Amino acid sequence: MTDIVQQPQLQSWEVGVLTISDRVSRQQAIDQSGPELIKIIKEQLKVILESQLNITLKLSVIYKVVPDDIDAIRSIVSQWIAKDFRMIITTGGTGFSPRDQTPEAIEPLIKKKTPGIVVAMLKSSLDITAHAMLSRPVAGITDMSLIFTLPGSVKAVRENFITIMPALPHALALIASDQKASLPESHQSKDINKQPTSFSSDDSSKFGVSHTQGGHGHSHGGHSHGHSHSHGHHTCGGNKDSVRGSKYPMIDVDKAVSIILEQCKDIKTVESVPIAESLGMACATSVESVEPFPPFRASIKDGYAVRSVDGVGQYVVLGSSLAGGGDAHRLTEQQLKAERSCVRITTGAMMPEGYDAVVMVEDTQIITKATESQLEVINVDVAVAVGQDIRAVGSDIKAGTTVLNKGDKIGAAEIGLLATLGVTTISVFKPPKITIISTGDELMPHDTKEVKEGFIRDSNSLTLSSIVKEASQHFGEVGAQTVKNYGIVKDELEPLKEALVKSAECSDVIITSGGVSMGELDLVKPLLEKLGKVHFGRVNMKPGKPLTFATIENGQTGKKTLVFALPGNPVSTMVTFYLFVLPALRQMSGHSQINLPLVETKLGERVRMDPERPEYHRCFISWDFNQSCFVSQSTGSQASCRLLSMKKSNALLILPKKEGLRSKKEHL
Ligand SMILES: Nc1nc2c(c(=O)[nH]1)N[C@H]1C(S)=C(S)[C@@H](COP(=O)(O)OP(=O)(O)OC[C@H]3O[C@@H](n4cnc5c(N)ncnc54)[C@H](O)[C@@H]3O)O[C@H]1N2
Ligand code: MOO
Ligand SMILES: [Mg+2]
Repeated sequence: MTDIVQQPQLQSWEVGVLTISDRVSRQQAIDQSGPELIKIIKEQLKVILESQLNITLKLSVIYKVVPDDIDAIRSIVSQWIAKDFRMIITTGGTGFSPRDQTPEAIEPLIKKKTPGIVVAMLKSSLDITAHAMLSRPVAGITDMSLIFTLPGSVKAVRENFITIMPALPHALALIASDQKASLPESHQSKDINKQPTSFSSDDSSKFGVSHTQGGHGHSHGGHSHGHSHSHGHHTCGGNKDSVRGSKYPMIDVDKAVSIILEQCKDIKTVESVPIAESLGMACATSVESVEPFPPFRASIKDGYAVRSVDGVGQYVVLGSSLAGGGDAHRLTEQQLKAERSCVRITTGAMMPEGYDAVVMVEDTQIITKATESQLEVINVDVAVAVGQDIRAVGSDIKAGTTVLNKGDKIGAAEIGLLATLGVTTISVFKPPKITIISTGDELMPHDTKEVKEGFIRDSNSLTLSSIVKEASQHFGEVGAQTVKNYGIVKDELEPLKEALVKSAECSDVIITSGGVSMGELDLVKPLLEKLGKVHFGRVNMKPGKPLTFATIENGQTGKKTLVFALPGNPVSTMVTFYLFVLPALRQMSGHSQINLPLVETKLGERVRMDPERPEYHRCFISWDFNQSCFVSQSTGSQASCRLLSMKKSNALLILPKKEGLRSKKEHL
């Protein structure tokens, strides 16, 4: 049983700075670049490394100057590699002149190229000057060393190094923390199905330890100020340089959304459904009207069908044309031709041949009532124009009109239109099948009467199934068959694996909550790493930071399941659903409009901005008629466990991170 590493460790690193220059090596020039680089490393990089990797760093920088000579360069750099220098940085000799041969000297010593660093340097330099294209940087990894070349000028050295510095802690941690080395034997095998079927408590804590070493959130690096730095040697297994920072970079919300949408763009199920069951779904094809609507000339009013040319005066009423009834159809052409004849007509009824307008009943008077032998006579008091109060054939919908486009959401009106045109089934994008899984040893079913001490009721299951149904008006009617509640799963590998594997077989989307932060038993991330591909594991937002998105592909069938592993805090669960799951569900359901609407709003009161992350502050917005704008009211304390902050909330206020405010953690 290995001990779990408790405190940030003391580490000692060596970094090499090599100035490559004939003139400096012959003392014909003063080297400014090397010393500048050493200064930045000692004053800036060291601090970043310590805070991000939660370590105490004894950093020694070895500095050498050599001429522009390939052998001289190689002999120093090879020695430094052999001594496991963590970084080897050269300056000079990367230009176009004949003596510039640093790349040629270094390139053969590099085992793994790191083009990203080269691109980053070139891009940032090119943003400053086009001359940057005359630089030939190389970068790469050999054993424990990250090697890269900087230009000779001190300005370029500073610019290039500052550009790549933010990525260095993670880069150096990754080079040194070979995950496999820190995983106990039993977890080395690739295929999770060969894993031991049950983990003894000892196993799982060992698993927990390796996960912990790989997983501790460096974003809480600030906490280390509150801890005493222990200088004891490490007792844990795994390699000595295991770090406790999260291995998942924090990506921006927009980036996370685009990764998700990229993954779900080819997951669409098209089906033909009876139009009554298509509410909320998106059309998978466009729909044209075959016939015109109305199919006959129809009266818009209740009154009398007349020939407008007969104007005002007395008319004989020949019969009636009622909507769906009447006896006008029995009238002969001869009769209908009679001058000053008319037909009683109701709204929606068919206009008899030969009449070209409708007089409203209010504009007439009865002269003589109809008797056995005598037709009714009326007086038309108001003349009408040709076509008055008549809906011409196709005046609502011309034959051949595109009534619905692919991607249009089918709402009540659209269903009505389809019914009008006699369309009985419609091809739609079926909403994806969704399974919801709650994870956590502390959870009990929500209807548990007596909750044991230290336990809580599972609210996320119902919240999530309800939010899916509520949101289904945005992406399509979801019956019971499309939203399944798997229930509560313990924080144990096997049950979690079974829940994910079984759900992946029958769902397009799995939504889990809990178990994705930095706890020893937050096993969802490492499990998804084994079962599928984790596309990101942290998002720069509040709440919702540990949001994890993965895909599980079935090798045989090629079926791809999206897994949204939402944070367990009930508010984080809901907020991440709205911002990440809903757009995906809408895209998979074929909707062209997939994001929730963005509106500008005035703040109804002052709100605090978070010093670390952009915040999605729950609020209630309403239209202020005096100011003609939306005004937002906060729902109070925004703790991500406080579900009350979601009650009555109808909007998320997007608050940028407060620049300049030092994070509270640094004040520990
Ligand atoms: N050392 C660090 N700790 C934490 C970090 C971090 O960066 N470093 N992130 C914090 C943030 S931010 C969040 S959000 C939470 C998310 O943690 P998990 O996703 O692992 O969620 P759990 O730990 O399982 O639960 C969190 C919280 O929510 C309650 N919960 C969980 N499931 C349910 C449910 N179905 N119904 C109701 N309540 C639920 C659980 O009891 C916990 O109180 O991590 C922080 N930690
Ligand atoms: O990310 Mo969390 O801020 O607690 O949801
Ligand atoms: Mg947790």
